[in-house]
Amino acid sequence: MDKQTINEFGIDGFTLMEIAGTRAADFILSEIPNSSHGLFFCGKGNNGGDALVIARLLSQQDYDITVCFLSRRDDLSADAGKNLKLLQKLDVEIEILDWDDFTLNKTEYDFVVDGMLGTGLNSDVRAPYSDAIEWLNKQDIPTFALDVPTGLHADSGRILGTVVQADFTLSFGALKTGFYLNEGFDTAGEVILCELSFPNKYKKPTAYLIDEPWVEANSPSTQTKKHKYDGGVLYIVAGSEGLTGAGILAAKSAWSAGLGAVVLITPKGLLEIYEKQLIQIIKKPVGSRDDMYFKESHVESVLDILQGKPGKLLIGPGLGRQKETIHFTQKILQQFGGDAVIDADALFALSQWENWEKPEEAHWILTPHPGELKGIAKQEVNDDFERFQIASKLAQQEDYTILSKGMPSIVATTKETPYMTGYDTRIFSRAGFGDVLAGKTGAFWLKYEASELACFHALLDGHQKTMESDKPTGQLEPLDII
Ligand SMILES: NC(=O)C1=CN([C@@H]2O[C@H](COP(=O)(O)OP(=O)(O)OC[C@H]3O[C@@H](n4cnc5c(N)ncnc54)[C@H](O)[C@@H]3O)[C@@H](O)[C@H]2O)[C@H](O)CC1
Ligand SMILES: [K+]
Repeated sequence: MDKQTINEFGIDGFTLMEIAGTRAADFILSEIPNSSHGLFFCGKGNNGGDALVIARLLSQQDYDITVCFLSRRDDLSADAGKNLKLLQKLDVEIEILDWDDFTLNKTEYDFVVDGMLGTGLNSDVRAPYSDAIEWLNKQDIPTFALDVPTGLHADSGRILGTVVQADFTLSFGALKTGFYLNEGFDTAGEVILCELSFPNKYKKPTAYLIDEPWVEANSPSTQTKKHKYDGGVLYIVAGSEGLTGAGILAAKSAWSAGLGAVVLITPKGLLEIYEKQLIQIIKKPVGSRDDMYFKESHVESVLDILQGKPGKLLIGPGLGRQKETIHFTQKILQQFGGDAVIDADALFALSQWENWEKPEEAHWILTPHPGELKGIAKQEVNDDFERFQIASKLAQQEDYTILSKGMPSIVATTKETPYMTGYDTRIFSRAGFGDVLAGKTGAFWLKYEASELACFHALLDGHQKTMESDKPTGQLEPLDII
C-alpha cells in the first residue's frame, strides 16, 4: 500500500510520515498531560522518522523532548534525515543523544515512544537496540510503539530476539496480522489504527478481523426469515461409552442457540443416558441395546435418518477412536453428501483416511484444534503463523471451511483471505468447550447459509458468554457458556 500510494498514486513518503506522526501525536496528546517529559527512541529508518515527527509536534505543545538515536545520525533514511533537520530548526530546547550518552544520564521520563524498528525489521534485534529494549521494558511508564513493537514481526507475530512490551501500538495505515498471532497478542498492548491516506483500491487485506462490530455488520438480518431456522434440522452423530458428555453438550448448545429441531443419533446402548439428560431433544437410536459405540453395521440406518427432513450434520463429539467407529465415520462422510460439521473424533477419522475425497456437492466445516489440524494437514503446525498459512491453503485446495481453534481462532474458506478473531478464544481448545462450539456452529449454519458466518457467530457467542459470566475464565465449565 505504501509503495503504490507513493509511486502510483503520488503522495510521497515524507507526506505520509507527516500524517502518521500527526495521528500518533494526537493520540499521545489525549493520553499524556502536557509538560510531561517524553523519550523518543529512534532507529535509522522511517519508523525513526515517524518518531521525529511526533517529537517535533509535541515540542510545540509544551512537552519536554529527549531523542535518542540507536544508529548513527548520518545514516538515517532520507525522510527521517529531513525530519531531524526540521527538529533542529525549532526554537525550543530539544535534547538529542546517541545511545552511548543516553546510558549515562539518569533523567526521569514520563513516557517512551518506540520508533526503533517497524515493518523493516528483518533479523533478530541486535545491540544497542536490544539494550534499549531491555532498559525500556524495565521502566513502568507508558510505552507507545510506533507501527509495530520493535522486535515483533509484523506478519507472523514472532519475536525476533527480544521485543518491546507496549502499552499502545499506534499502527499506521493498516492493522498487522502479527498483532493477533503468536506473541503479538501479548506484546502490542492496545492497538490504535492511525489511518493514512492510502486509497482503498490498494487495500488488499491479508486477513479480516472478525470482531463483534464486523460480524454484526456482515451478517444478514435474520428478520427476513419467517422462522429463524427454516434451514432444517441439525442431526448430531456423537457419543460412545464414557463419552456421552460430548454429545449432550453439543446437543444442548445447538438447542440453546434457538434451534428447535435437533436430532441426536446414538447407538441404542446409550439411549437411556440421553433420555435422562436431553428431554427436549429427539433421540434416534441405531443398532442394538449392547451397541455402545458406532459401527459399520449402523451406516445404513444412520443414512436413512439423514435422508429424512432436510438439514445439516454435526459428526464427531465423543465418537471415540475404535477402529469400527473410524470406518463408520468415513463411510458416513463418503455417502452423506450433505453439509457437515466435522469435529473432534470425526476429524481423527478423516486424518486416518488415506486419499479420501470430499463428495463434490458436500460442504464441510472442519473445527480442528491445533493437534487435529496437524493430523488433517499431515504436516507440522509449529506456531500460529504456520497455522494461519496451513489452514488458509488447505481450505482453498480442499474446498471446505476450516475453523482452526486456538489463539486466535482462524476461519479459512475457499476465498483467499482468511478471517481471524481479535479476541481470546483459547477456551475452545479445552475439553467440553469444543463440543459447545461445534453445536453452535451447526446451529448457526442453519441460521446463516454461509459457512463462515456460522463460524463467526459460534465463536462470538462463546466469547460473549465468557465475558458475561461472573466466573473467572479459568473456572468456567462448558455449561456456563452454553
Ligand atoms: N513507507 C511509508 O510510506 C511509510 C512508512 N512508515 C513507517 O516506516 C516504517 C518502515 O520503515 P523502514 O525504513 O522500511 O524500516 P524500519 O524503520 O522499520 O527499519 C529501519 C531499518 O533498520 C534496519 N534493521 C532491520 N532489522 C534490524 C535489526 N534487527 N536490527 C537493527 N536494524 C535493523 C533495516 O535496515 C531497516 O531498513 C513503518 O514501520 C512505519 O513506521 C510511516 O509510518 C507511514 C508511511
Ligand atoms: K517500533
